[in-house]
Amino acid sequence: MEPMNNDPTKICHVVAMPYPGRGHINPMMNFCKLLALRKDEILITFVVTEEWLGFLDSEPKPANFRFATIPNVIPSEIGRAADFPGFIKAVLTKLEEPFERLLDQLEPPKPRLVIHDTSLMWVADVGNRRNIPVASLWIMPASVFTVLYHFDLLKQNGHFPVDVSERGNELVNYIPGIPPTRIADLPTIFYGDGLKTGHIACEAVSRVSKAQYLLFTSIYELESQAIDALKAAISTPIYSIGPAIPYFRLVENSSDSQNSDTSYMQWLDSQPKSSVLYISQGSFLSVSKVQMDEIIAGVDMSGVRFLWVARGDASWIKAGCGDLANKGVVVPWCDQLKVLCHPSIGGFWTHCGWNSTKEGVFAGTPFLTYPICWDQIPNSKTIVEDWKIGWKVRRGMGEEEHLVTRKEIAGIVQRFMDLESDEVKEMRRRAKELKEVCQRAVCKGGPVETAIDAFIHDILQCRDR
Ligand SMILES: O=c1ccn([C@@H]2O[C@H](COP(=O)(O)OP(=O)(O)O[C@H]3O[C@H](CO)[C@@H](O)[C@H](O)[C@H]3O)[C@@H](O)[C@H]2O)c(=O)[nH]1
Repeated sequence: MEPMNNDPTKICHVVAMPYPGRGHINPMMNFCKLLALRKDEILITFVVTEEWLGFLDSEPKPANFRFATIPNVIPSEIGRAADFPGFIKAVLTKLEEPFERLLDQLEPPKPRLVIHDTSLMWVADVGNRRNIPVASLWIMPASVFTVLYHFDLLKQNGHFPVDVSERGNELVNYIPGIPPTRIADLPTIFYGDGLKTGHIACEAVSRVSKAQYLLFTSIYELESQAIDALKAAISTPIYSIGPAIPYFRLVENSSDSQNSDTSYMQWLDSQPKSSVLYISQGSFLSVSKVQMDEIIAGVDMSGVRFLWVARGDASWIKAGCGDLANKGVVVPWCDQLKVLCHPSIGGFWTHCGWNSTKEGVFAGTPFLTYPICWDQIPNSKTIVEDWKIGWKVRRGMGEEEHLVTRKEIAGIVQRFMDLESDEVKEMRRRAKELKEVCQRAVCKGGPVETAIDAFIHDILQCRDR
């Protein structure tokens, strides 16, 4: 980091407005911290609701990164999944006015850039009205952006609207930069319940032309075809700013990673190499109670060691898995990337949120995929079919929708964690290869740093004009 700059005229004040959800706030916060660490003349004001500040207050942050709050004008984070369309409506209609009020009240210097989650379309309008340049940050894969961007092609090819239970196996092979993909592997916004909110995602993507910069939370090398195709189609400058996971914190903490500070890390320290399955179904939506009972019983029957992140379900899992003393630990929350990078972790059971996907790839962990909705379905397909570093537990939506039984789960978990199996060895070798791609991308002077520096250069130039 450069020496602290005390000249206020040199400060480039950046206001960041994330979508209020864990999977969205984390990557935007990680990116903003990287900006602040990279250039001390950048001052970040990161805007969250008062409720979210309570969740984030203890976050370590650079001196030139600060939080600002707006009132709790949207439904609480706790239980928001109960009415997802209602939550989205509130996020799109209730936040703009307090955000504008906050902008009016912010201490100088005047903001020079607003970074917003692409889904918060109204932020771009605020920036445009106030003549503040806008950077749109897309926090799902670039490939998902591409599919939404080319939504019209689905219509033209008779693939929207579609009954996925009948035509889920038909191939979509005409979207630039996207390998042939079954309809059932598209983001769920094109069918079923997803239709209630899908049009909003398509609209958000179509309005990206209002932004002066478009940022992908991707490693270019992992999504090069989709990103290149978008660069050819969109005139807004595009930057692949890397995985936006907290890898920079791993380096900071490397001295304490040996003497682990929490009981679950101590437990991991005492387990054999690659023997533990890390299980996390994400921060927000859950599977049905019946299915959850099968998962708990199946993991228990497998006899495999596990570290399980369970929000409300901890006592349920503990009861279902009997005596945990030797085989597992259940925690309400953990430092996920640090856990995934622990040598005792041998696999990652995930719902395939984009952040979890990138964290698992970065750590070189093979995956068992159990996607629930949205981009998680194509992410599962990418992990299993394109990268070949995982197996599907839940096969997908539409015609393959069925309860996965405890017996099936026990079998797949056992086979997946069998380090002697040739198939598993090959999958682990591939996972290690992709880990190296990621680590090369984020190393000093690598493509991620270069892309972030290019973005910083461009926003500072714009300021200087
Ligand atoms: O014990 C835990 C569990 C999770 N996490 C973190 O929480 C985040 C979870 O993000 P993600 O894996 O993307 O899951 P969701 O929160 O479910 O993400 C939502 O947002 C993502 C980005 O748009 C989408 O890809 C997902 O489909 C959507 O559900 C990650 O950074 C994890 O490291 C922890 O730190 N500790």
